[in-house]
Amino acid sequence: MTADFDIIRAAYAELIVRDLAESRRFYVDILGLVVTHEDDEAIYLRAFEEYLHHSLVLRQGPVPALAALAYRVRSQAEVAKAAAHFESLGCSVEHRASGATRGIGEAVRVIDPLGFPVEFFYDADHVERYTRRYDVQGSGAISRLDHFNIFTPDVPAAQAYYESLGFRVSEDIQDEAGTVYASWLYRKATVHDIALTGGGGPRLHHIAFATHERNQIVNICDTLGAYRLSDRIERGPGRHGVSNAFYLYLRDPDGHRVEIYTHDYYTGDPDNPVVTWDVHDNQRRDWWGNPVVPSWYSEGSTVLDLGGSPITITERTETEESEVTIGADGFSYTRKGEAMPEYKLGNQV
Ligand SMILES: O=S(=O)(O)c1ccc(O)c(O)c1
Ligand SMILES: [Fe+2]
Repeated sequence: MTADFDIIRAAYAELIVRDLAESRRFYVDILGLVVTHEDDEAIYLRAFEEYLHHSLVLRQGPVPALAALAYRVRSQAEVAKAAAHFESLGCSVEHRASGATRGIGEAVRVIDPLGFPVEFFYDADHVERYTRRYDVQGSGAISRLDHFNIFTPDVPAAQAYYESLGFRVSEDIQDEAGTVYASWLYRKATVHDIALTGGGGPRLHHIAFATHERNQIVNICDTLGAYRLSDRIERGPGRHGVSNAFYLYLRDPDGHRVEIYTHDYYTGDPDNPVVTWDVHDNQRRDWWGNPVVPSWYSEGSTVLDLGGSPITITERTETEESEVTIGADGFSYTRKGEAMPEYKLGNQV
């Protein structure tokens, strides 16, 4: 059933972290996110171009996990429509009073058909927008939250669910038999607000923030080196094939994956063409052909149900991308038909 409420964009994530102070050092001291509010239980963070109260909540807890992915809808009236939609699907639905999450008005939080805790809201406190606060922006200034990426076992089914919410596909990765390994879908006019990564789920793969320039991403790497925290860098910097974005993947103190991303492309016209990549194309995930580290394919964050308990993971039944793109047996190519050289093979374990 197609939804009758209008989702605008990916808006905020709530992550459970074990040590607020250590997480604050990573997200504030190193990544430079702005603290809107902090107390003993949680820190509310925003990036420099954001004027809503937060785009990331770090909440103290015993086990690292995703507590919520939140989408902003176009009006407060849409929140009630969202609640009715998920109730009609038989999903768990929690009506949240204004202020249940600091800075957010009346909202609805559901366990969606893919097993994820997802919130829909409109009313939110406005706070100072730091767009021109060059007096406090560091060399790695982050502009805004851009997207979520989730592990889910059945990508076509998850894609159909998100299309029923009005999302459109921008790019995907398939093989010659039509198996879909990953898919990118959007509401705002960029490559994605949500990406679906085939794998055991529900698990969070990553949240992503955008910068304006590539050098800001390189500066974040230099800063991590200066703090002797280069092991926070999991993958990149590099240039994606899918999305064409310049990227960097970090792992926070609890292992949550955070992507810093810039310069994807506009998708706002009704006839925006879908780009489909061959899973054996070694430039699909890194345009320069650099291998994807194994942990990027396998590790993700547990998600919580509305009562705060971890949700059971369902394993993927179709082939895993990391299995079909091992270069050693010629399953990958830079130029179709030519065997891969020995030195740029993916997933060497
Ligand atoms: O690695 S991919 O080029 O497929 C890719 C593209 C866009 C993303 O946001 C991402 O996380 C991964
Ligand atoms: Fe991403």
